[in-house]
Amino acid sequence: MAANQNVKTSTTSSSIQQSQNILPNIFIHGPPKFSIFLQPNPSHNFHILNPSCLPPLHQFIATNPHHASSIHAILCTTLFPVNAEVLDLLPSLRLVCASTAGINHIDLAECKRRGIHVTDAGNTFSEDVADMAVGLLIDVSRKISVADSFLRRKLQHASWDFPLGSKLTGKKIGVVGMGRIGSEVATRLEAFSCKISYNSRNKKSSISYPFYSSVLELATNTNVLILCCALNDETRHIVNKQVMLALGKGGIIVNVGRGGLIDEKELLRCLIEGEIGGAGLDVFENEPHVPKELFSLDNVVLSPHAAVLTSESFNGISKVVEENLKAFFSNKPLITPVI
Ligand SMILES: O=CC(=O)O
Repeated sequence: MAANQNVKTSTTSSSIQQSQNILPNIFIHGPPKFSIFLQPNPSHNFHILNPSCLPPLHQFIATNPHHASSIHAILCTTLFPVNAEVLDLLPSLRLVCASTAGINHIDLAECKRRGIHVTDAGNTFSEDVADMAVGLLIDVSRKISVADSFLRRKLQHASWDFPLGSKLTGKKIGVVGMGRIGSEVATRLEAFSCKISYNSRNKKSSISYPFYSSVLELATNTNVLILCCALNDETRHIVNKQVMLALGKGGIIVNVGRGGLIDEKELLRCLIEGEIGGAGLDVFENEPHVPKELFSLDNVVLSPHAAVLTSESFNGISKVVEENLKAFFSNKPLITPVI
């Protein structure tokens, strides 16, 4: 790893804070509140260019062109792509630090080709995401959100009018992606006497649950699919019409991975026509867009990509980001390297 610690000079009168030191520059590439993950600190061996003002990167470079070659690392998040076009703006970039576990917004092949290192969130969010997956499953099965809105709307206790849910205990669960999050989900559902099986790129010798080499087979043999895998060319629309039909009318899909894992148009059709029983969705195919047809379905529980939104996860990722940057600019091994 060759951390670039070139001395740089800054002559702009831009409103963006100028760097007047010899530390490598970091650009925070994300939405307005994203800077909470990386606040300036005198112990840092790097300098944050835009700690409180997060202009879009292309706009920042357009108004501060001399900074194009002063940025040595970026902190990025989902919905803020790091593709060839972005990398072209930053000829001195050495490190892309993702604040997420899913890194489908980063063009890894292009980073590799340019010798740029990439880090992710590692294991930071696995427990929270697994908790959310189980929460969504319980909610869909036992209609907790529907019950809540039923009671609030009717303002009376009238449980005989309420539709029956479906028992979770003992269900056959298919986990898609038996990585860090998938195994946390499985551990939790064992406490409900669920029978776990899984699909993954490869069968894992350390895992004793039954393995299915295709998601279609997994769906055929289970009541519930929980999607915990990464989104890439191999997994895009891994849950298609055939898989949903195989899961069947009582089947439930929970997605805490990425929206693109499911053919969302088919999912909508299957939910509306009762081809599957229900869905718990934390992610959507074209975020931040959420298909409005979902809002009127009471066999669906929706969450705005919020599985990682806990104070513990936020503290955890701040630490991981900071440690990766510190390590990189001290020529030490990265904490959560991807490439
Ligand atoms: O979605 C959140 C993540 O990938 O960390």
